Parts: sequence; structure tokens; C-alpha cells
Amino acid sequence: MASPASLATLGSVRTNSSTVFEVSPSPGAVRRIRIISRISFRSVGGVQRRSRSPGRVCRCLVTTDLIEEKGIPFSSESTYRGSSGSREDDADLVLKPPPKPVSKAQPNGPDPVNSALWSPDKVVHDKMLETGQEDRDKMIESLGEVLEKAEKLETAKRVKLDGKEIRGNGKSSGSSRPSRPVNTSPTRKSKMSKSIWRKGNPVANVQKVVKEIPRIEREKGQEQKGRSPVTEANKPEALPLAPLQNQMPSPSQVIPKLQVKPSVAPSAPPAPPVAKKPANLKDRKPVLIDRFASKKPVVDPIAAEALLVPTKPVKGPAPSKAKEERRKKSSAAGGVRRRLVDDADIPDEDASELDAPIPGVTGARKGRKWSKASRKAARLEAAKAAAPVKVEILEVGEEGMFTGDLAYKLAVSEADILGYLYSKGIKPDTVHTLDKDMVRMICKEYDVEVLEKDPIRVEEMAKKKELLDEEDLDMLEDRHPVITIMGHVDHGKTTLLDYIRKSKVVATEAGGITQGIGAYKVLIPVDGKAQACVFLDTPGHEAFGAMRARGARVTDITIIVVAADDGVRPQTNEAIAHAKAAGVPIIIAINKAYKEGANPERVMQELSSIGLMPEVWGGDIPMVQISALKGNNVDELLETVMLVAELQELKANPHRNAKGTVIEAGLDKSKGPTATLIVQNGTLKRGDVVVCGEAFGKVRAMFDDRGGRVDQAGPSMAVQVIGLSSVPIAGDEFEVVDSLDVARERADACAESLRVARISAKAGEGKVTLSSIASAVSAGRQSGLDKHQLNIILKVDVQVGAGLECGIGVSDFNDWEVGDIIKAFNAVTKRRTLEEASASVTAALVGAGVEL
Ligand SMILES: Nc1nc2c(ncn2[C@@H]2O[C@H](COP(=O)(O)OP(=O)(O)OP(=O)(O)O)[C@@H](O)[C@H]2O)c(=O)[nH]1
Repeated sequence: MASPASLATLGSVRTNSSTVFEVSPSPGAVRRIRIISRISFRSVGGVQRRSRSPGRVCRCLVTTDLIEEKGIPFSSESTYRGSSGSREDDADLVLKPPPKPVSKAQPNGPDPVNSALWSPDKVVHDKMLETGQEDRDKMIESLGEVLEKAEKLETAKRVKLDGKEIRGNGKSSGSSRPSRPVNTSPTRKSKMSKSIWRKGNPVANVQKVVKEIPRIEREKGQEQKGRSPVTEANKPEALPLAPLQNQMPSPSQVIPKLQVKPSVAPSAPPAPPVAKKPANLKDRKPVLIDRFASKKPVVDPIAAEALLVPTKPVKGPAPSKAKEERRKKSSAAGGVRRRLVDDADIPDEDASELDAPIPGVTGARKGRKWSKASRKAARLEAAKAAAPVKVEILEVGEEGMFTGDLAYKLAVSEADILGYLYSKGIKPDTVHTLDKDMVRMICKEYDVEVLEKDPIRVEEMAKKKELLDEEDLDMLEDRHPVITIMGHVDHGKTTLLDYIRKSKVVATEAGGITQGIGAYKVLIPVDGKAQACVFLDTPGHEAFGAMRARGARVTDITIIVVAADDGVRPQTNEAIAHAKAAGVPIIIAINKAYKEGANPERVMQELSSIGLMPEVWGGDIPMVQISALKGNNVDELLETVMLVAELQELKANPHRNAKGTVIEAGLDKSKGPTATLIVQNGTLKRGDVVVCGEAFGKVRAMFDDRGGRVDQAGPSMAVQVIGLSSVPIAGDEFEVVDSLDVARERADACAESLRVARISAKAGEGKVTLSSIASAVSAGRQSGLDKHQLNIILKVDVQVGAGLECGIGVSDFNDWEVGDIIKAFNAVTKRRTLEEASASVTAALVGAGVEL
């Protein structure tokens, strides 16, 4: 309880219920006066009523500083609880004069403060004013705290939602505490932005600041003040915090700057906020605006502008009408590809041609349609090239044709031909060989003209030329026979020749044959006396007909080998034809006669059917059944040969310059151009000047069939010579002349004559050979061949000679027909069947415009 003295010094305040003053009268110490209960500020003791509300509640806290400032001495030990005091005590307290001021006395006049204090009404009034002011401050402060707490809660929620928890808000709040009174008036958004910004989450803050604050400011500025839009730079200062900022400037002035910082772009010109967003967001983190923005395709601004640029309006509806008309026309024509041509001019029968690509128009319309058409055309062209081409004119020889060959030339199947023959009551032979009459009949059915095949150049080549002059008749001497072995493939020609060489040549001459030059000299005992003979080897494949023809031309006797287990075959017939054409005697060697399954009688019958009647059957053709492998009856065969040769009375003039035929030619690395010559008349000496077609030269050396050097070669002798200017052509005739000048002139004349002959004879006859093509091209003649070129690379080792399984003469091709070249190519390569090779190459030639 307060003492009366203390109460007297403090003054009295009457309350309706109790006195709530707690006074500590000790000066200098911290004192506190607390109103802890309901008080009613009424007019007490002449003091003006502060509040007319009897129930007004007011809680205030007054520090002793204020009391000390007022000069009121008090002590904490003296308290007064006046509820139990009497009115007199209260009056005494009021009526008593206040004690003399201790600390601040004013001698010249009354101290306004002290005087006021000493004025009972004024003291109470001032205290009430001070208490009211403090209450307002307290209320403002408490409201600020409440708002700040609410902001913290809201911010925490938002941050949690963003996955970023904001911690330590108390610090920031504390730092901004001085501005709380200011923040009572501004918007919550600005404070939140400030708070978040200061917590180091600039991204979220940036979004809010950029998007919201300027808009709010702008709206407020425009609506309330009616001013022109503020710039971005002065927006922060235009916040509605300004009035209170003047009173509490320091913190509030900093906060708006932090809020506006991300959105401020001082150097940027004023622009709509929408236009500014991408730049700011891009500067920060675009992924927050659009996480997939980086994955989106980048649009070329120029292209986008071009697309967005509106097209100029086209005058009139012409394009659509024309397009519609074209569509109608194309639909009527029935194809997309026909839109590019004038359909009205196209007859119906030519409509199919439009399926092919249109030259020159293809490039005008690119797309799947045209590429598909191109592919279709390519397929058709390929199929056309691969398919057999029906000939218009067919040549047929005396030997007739195979059914397969005729079917290919007529572009039909063999079944069609056989069916036609059966319908006519004709049954072809077992090998399906059609004779000439059958071929004519069939070709007439298919409207193909048939011409008699020229028995030809092969036959002409096979004809034996007369090598003897009138001067030679008085100096003729016997000569060795030249024998050629011919026959079908694998019928045993080489086996027979090998047996003769081993049994006769090797046995009689030491060393045997060391070099094969396509001619072999053999000594055959006849009546106990060895007689020499020369064998020429020729390939049996059909492609080497020309070689066999040349062989037949230079030969005196022809041995035709026929396998008893296979019978007469095509090359058998060909060999027979060549021999007949050359007028050369024919001896039939029925080989493999002792082989199981062999039927020599059937062979004899077949031969007799083609005009070769066996001697045993009363004919004039010697036929010997032998075994080339075992050597059975080979001596009998040789005796027969020599008997026939003896009957021929083979003679020549060895005392004159040599004449003969080139049977083989080639190019040797060390020797240069080489040629195997068989002397048919005269004697060839070393140093002679020879002319071989277009080649000429002095014979520098000669080699016999054993490889030995020889100085001369008489009639029926085969030698290899070196020293020629070029490689001659197998089959060319050679002749010894007096000098090189003469030889040169003869060679040039021969070359020109051959060239002219090839052009006129080959090309004029419609026969296409490499020579005719080359001659036509070189001569520049308009023969229809100068526009085409056929490139064939064929690697061979020799031109013509013995054992030519792997080689044929390149030069021979110059005079060959293309068909024979194809066959030769197939024979050498053996990559595929003859029909396949012929079909493919023929198709290529036909496609190139070459008539075969
Ligand atoms: N059983 C038997 N086989 C033989 C006989 N003669 C040859 N042959 C075999 O028949 C095959 C062909 O013999 P070749 O001598 O190469 O026939 P070719 O006529 O020279 O053949 P080309 O030179 O290609 O024309 C070989 O396997 C020989 O062994 C024979 O009398 N009896």
C-alpha cells in the first residue's frame, strides 16, 4: 500500500472501482505505473473527463522515464491502492500543494512543466494525452506485428508451395520492424514481394514484382491521379507509402527499391509490359516460365514473318477456275501424269504411251508420281532388254538349227515349236535338231523371213587355195601331210593327240615337244619306214569355227573324232562341213569305242545319215574305232591317215620363196611379235623378208615345234618366226618378198584392201563385225553403224593354236560376227550358259541399236 505522502506527491486519480497506480517513490529508479483494471476517466476532483465511456478499457504501460521527465519523484516501495481510501484522503491529496521541484527549478517564472504538474487538472489531462498517444503507438506497433506475422505465414505457405522454404523470417522482419507503421497502409503484395526478395528467392519475387507491382502502380496512377503513365524508373518512388515514408523514412525507402529492382530497366525505352516480360524472364530463368521452351523448335523470325504476312489478294477467280478445268480434264483423261499434256490431242490407242515418263516435262513436276513412272519405265526397259527379241529375217544353213536356238530367235518357247511340229505330224529327232525345211515352215508360221545362210566366209576360208604356180610344176617334190584333228567338245581330240605325241613323237625323237606352237611333227612308221606328218590342233568348241575353217584350209587330211557314247553333235557337223568345203579328205575316229555304254554302230548310222557312209558299209569314208585313252587302234588310224595322204600325192616346190599361212600369232615379252607359220610351198629361210597381211619384217629367227632354232623350213613345216613389225592375224597368208620396201607397200595395200573389203562386204551385207563397226566409224560413213560403239574386253593368251581352251585370237574378232564373239566370250569365261550370255549381250546390242 502506498503511503499518504506518496499519494500526495503523485496526485490523485479517482476510479470507479479501484486505484491501479503502483508508484515507486524512489527517484532515479525504474518505476512503473500500471493500470491493471478497469478505469473510467471521469471528471474527478475538477479534472476534465477524458472519456465519457464508463466502460472503456485501456491498458497502458508507462515507464519511469516519462515520470522522471515530468519531474515526478516516486519510489517503487511506495504504492497506493486507493480503493479503500476515503474521499477525504483523496481530497487531501489533491488539495495539498505539491512539493517543491528538486531537479528543475525555474527562478524567473513558473516552470511550465512543473506548473502543469502542479495543476491538478492539467496534470491529469497531460497524463491522459500522453497515455493516449502511447496507446496509439502501441496499437500501431501491435497491429504492425500482427500484420507482419500474417505476412510471414502467408509467405511461408507460398514458399512451401514453390518448393522453397523460407527460413529465418524473424531476422528480416526484425530488420524491417521500423517500417511497420508504414506498412500498415501499403498493399500486402508489395510487402510480400519485399520479404521474398530479401530471402534470396529472386525468381519468385521477380515474377511478382514484374507482373504485379507495375500494373498496380499504373492502375492507381491512372485512375486516382489521372496522370500519364509513369515510367518504370519512377514507379517505386510512386508507391502509396510515400506519406508515411516522410515520417519514418529509413527502412521504408529501402524496401521499395528492393522490390522494384528486378523490374527496373532504366536504359530500356518505355514499352508495354507484355513486350518486356520475355526479356526479363530470359535474363533470369526462362525455364520457370516455360520449362519446355528450350525443347520447342526455334522459329525463324523471317519465316514466321513471311508466313504471317497476309498474301495479296488476287484479282479475279481465274486460278481456281483454271485449276478446276484442269482437274476435270485430267480426271477425264484418267491419270495424274496426263495432266501435263494436251489430252484432247491424244488418241485412245496412244494413251498407254503416256504411262511412260514424258521427256522434258518430268522436271516440271517433281514428286512421287513421276519417280514412280520413271521406275516403271526403267523396269519395262530392263524387261525389254532381257526379253528375247523376235527377229524379222532369219538365216538358216544346210545343217538346220536347234529347237532352242530357233525358239530364242522367234521369241517363243520350245514347247510352242514342238507343239506346232507335232500338230503337223512331225517329230523332231532326239537332239531336237531342226533341218532347214522345218525351220522354214516354222518361220513361215511366225511371219519370219528365212534366207539361205551364206555358206560363207567360214566355208570360203576353209577352201584350199591354190598355192602352186605354173613355175612350180617342174620342181614339185613330195611333202609331208598336214593333218587336223577336229570334233565335238570332249570327244577326245586332245587325248588322241597326246597319245600320238607320247607314242610316236617322244618315242622317236629325244626331248619330245618342248613348246607347243599348235603344230606337231610326227613320224609314223609306214611299211617299216618312218614318214613324217604334221598335226594341227584345233579347239572343239562351237565358237572356234573360223579357226577350224582356217585349220581345214591349211590341212591335207581331217580326222574327225566322234565319241561313241555321245554320237554326232553340232561341232561334229560343223567340222564335217568345213572339211567338205575345203575339199579335205575325212577320216572318222570313233573314240571311246570300248567305253561302257558306247554304241559305235549308232555313230556310224548318224554319220551315214548326213552323207558320210562308212567304208565297211560300202562307202568312201574310213572309220576307225579307237580308244585315245588306251591307244587301242591308234596305229591303225595313223596308217589309214598315211594311206590317204599317199593317195593324195602331196607335192610342193621347195626351191622357191616360201608361201604359207599364219596359224598362230602373239606378242611375246622377250621376242616381241611372234607368228607360227606353216610353209605350204617353197622354203622359208632366216633373213627372209616376209609380209603377213598388214605385218611385215625380216625373219630374225625361227624355231621348230621343239623350240630349237632352225635356219630354214621346207614345205609342210611349222615354225615360229620373230622379227615382224606387228602381230599378224591368224589365217593371214604370208609370202616372202624381195625387200622391206616391197613388204611395206604390200602391207599397206593389204591393210587398205582389207579395210575397204570389210566396209563394203561386211557392213553392206548387214553383217556386223567389230571390223565393220570400227571401219565404219573410222571412215565416217553413214552406214548406220557409226553411231554405235561396242566395247568388249577379252583377255586371251594366244590367237589360234593347239590347246586353245583358254585363248582365242583377238585379231580374229575383227572379222567375226557379233554372235560368234558372244559365243566365244561365253566359251572363255564359262560363267553362264550360252543362251544366257547370248541373250544378255544380244539384248544389249539391240538396245544400242545394233542389228544382229
Ligand atoms: N573312257 C575313255 N575316255 C576318254 C577317251 N578319250 C578321251 N577320254 C576322256 O574324255 C575326256 C575329254 O577328252 P579330251 O581329249 O579333252 O577331249 P577334247 O575333244 O580334246 O576336248 P576339247 O579340247 O575341249 O575340245 C577326258 O576326260 C578324257 O580322259 C577314251 O578313249 N575312253
